Amino acid sequence: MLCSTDRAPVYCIYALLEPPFTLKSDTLVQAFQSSVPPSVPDTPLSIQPCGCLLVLDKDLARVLQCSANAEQYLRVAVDDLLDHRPEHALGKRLIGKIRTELRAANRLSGPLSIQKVIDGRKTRLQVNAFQSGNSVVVEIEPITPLGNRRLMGTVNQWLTKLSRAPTPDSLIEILVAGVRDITRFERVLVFHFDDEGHGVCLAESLAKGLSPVLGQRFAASDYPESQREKFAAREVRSIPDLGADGIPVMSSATLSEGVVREIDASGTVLRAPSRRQRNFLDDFNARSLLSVAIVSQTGLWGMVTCISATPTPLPPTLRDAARTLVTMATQRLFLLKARMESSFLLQVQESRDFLVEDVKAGLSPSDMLQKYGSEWLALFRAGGLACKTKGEISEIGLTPPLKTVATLAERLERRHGQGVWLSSRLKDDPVSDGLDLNGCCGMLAAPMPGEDSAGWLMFFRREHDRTFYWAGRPQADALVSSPGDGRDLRRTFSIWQEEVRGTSEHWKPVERLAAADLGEDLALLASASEITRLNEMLREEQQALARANEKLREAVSHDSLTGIWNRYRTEQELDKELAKARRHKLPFCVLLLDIDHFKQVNDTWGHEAGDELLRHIACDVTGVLRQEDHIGRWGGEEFVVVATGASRADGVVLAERILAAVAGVRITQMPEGVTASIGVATWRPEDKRKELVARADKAMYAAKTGGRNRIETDQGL
Ligand SMILES: Nc1nc2c(ncn2[C@@H]2O[C@H](COP(=O)(O)OP(=O)(O)OP(=O)(O)O)[C@@H](O)[C@H]2O)c(=O)[nH]1
Repeated sequence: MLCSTDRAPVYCIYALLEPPFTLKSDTLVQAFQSSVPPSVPDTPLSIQPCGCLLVLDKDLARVLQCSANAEQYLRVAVDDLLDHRPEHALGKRLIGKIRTELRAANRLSGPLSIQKVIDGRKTRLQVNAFQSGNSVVVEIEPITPLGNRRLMGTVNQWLTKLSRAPTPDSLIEILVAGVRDITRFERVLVFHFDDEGHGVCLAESLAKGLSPVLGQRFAASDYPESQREKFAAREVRSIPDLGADGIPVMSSATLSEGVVREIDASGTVLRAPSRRQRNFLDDFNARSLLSVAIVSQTGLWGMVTCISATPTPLPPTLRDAARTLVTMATQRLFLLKARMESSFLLQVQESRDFLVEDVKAGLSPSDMLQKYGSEWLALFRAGGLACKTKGEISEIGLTPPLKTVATLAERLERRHGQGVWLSSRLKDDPVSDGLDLNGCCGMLAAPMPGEDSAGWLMFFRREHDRTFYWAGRPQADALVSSPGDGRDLRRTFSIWQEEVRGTSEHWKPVERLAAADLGEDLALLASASEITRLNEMLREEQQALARANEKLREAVSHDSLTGIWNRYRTEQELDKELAKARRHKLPFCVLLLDIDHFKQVNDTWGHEAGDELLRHIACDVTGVLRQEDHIGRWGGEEFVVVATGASRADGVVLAERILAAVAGVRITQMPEGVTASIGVATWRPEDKRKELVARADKAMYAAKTGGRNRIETDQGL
């Protein structure tokens, strides 16, 4: 992780930077800012004494301005340079080359060189040129010999190391070491700007005895976007010796009338530091600086900044070598980061692959959260995760209360519609108005598109740690330079606290992509599980319906007290039996059984005992019937038995078995048993149900009147 270097509170910057880095104010920030000059050039323009500068007209036909030290390098007096053709100082060939290159681009593709005899010694000069408005600026610097330093070999060694760096962290560690080895600055740092422009020192190489500033942060307000853009465009700023006197740049008008013509010198490497920059570096107690921008496709990612408390001569070859390292490291850095992103996506993809299996298994999004939640939290570097589907909310880790999650989902649905929504300052967004966020500062919400309403998969992040490093130290305010001390008004640390408090770590574009995919997968899962749930419900309803039908059937044909056939069903059976008997000439009997003195049972032992007795009699009489015979409750304490294929004699035998069964029935409430009277009617071919039952009834009454507990038949009736 690139931003894993947070260590000590930022106020330590002051404490740690003892001499030679004695800070007078919030100057670390300002010192780095100093590498970007103000947009309005200081007048009169002056350059650092490590080279000379010419300003030509756009056709390269006339020298409009030159630095006062031009003669020292070009061996031509300033008077003979100004308003003359430049060829006699720079040579026809060189001017021709510059002209050709500047026709195609604003700036030379790389430095050119010429040779001059300076102080009796042949000296090579490096020439850079670029267009600035209506003129062309030419910078000339001596290429000082490096003695016995073997620069190419050293650069190659560092390039090889950079090319082998396995991670962004190790890469920038190598970079600071390499740049320091080449430039010999006392301290080399890599700063990175986050999405909001806040900076953090990610790597540092420093001379023995110096205190580190690794992990320290500074506020975006100290490095405004406009300045970052400019720096990204210019890339390199070099100030080998802050204390060196500036060399004025003059024109013939300056010489004769003292008029200074302004040119935009912001692109020159040689330009002298502005007063403001001097103040900044002075604050830092630094005498020299080199900054090289690390530029990504989207702008300034960070910078490599070298500082020393002593003048650090930096011949153009060394400056270019440092720049080469930074360029190479920049390429590799973004390659490694791209690799990390694709490996992140791969891990999310793997997790998604498992989901397919789980869809088949019918797991719900909430099951999924339980199963994969922690893995997803780690992948997305989030503290909590909630999943809101149509019917339910599930959550894992640190999330706002479920009620808040539900409201957030509703508001996102209404206001935001489809697509991923994210914020690292959730409390400042209207979507969270009046809600209890439970300390969650960042939210990445991916829709889970469904048929009628979308669900939401929401990752939550708590406050970014950096707040704790920088903020919460009110005394830090005292260290900030106060307005009116001759410098620009700086933001105070308390304002910085405001800016970071309640902010979570930013969501990366790749996390946004992955969350969108995950949301879609979970939506699929939610609908699959919804289908499973509906099917399940349907199956349960079908079963309930079947059970209800069964009950209804029972209710229609069975007696609710005894569970045997009711009168309606018994009549149906009788009709069937009559039809069968008519067709096959098969006789059968109907036995009508009435319990004797049943009223007394109720009266003596209670109605419930009467019910109990009826249930037992029905059960025990059923027990003495053949398989093909049936018993039904005719009403009250009357039962009808249909005895298939039975003659009168068979019917009587059966009736006796039944009487014995009735007599044997005992229930707990009643010490003694009961008797019954049975009338037996035998089928006759002309019989309809009514006649047959009527005869059985008459026979039963005959049994009653004959003394009860007996059997009578319909013979003779
Ligand atoms: N506990 C109970 N009693 C019932 C039920 N159906 C009818 N009875 C009672 O059965 C009694 C029948 O009485 P009666 O018709 O006078 O005849 P009995 O007392 O059995 O006398 P005999 O039939 O003449 O021997 C009535 O008191 C009814 O209330 C029932 O489902 N449960």
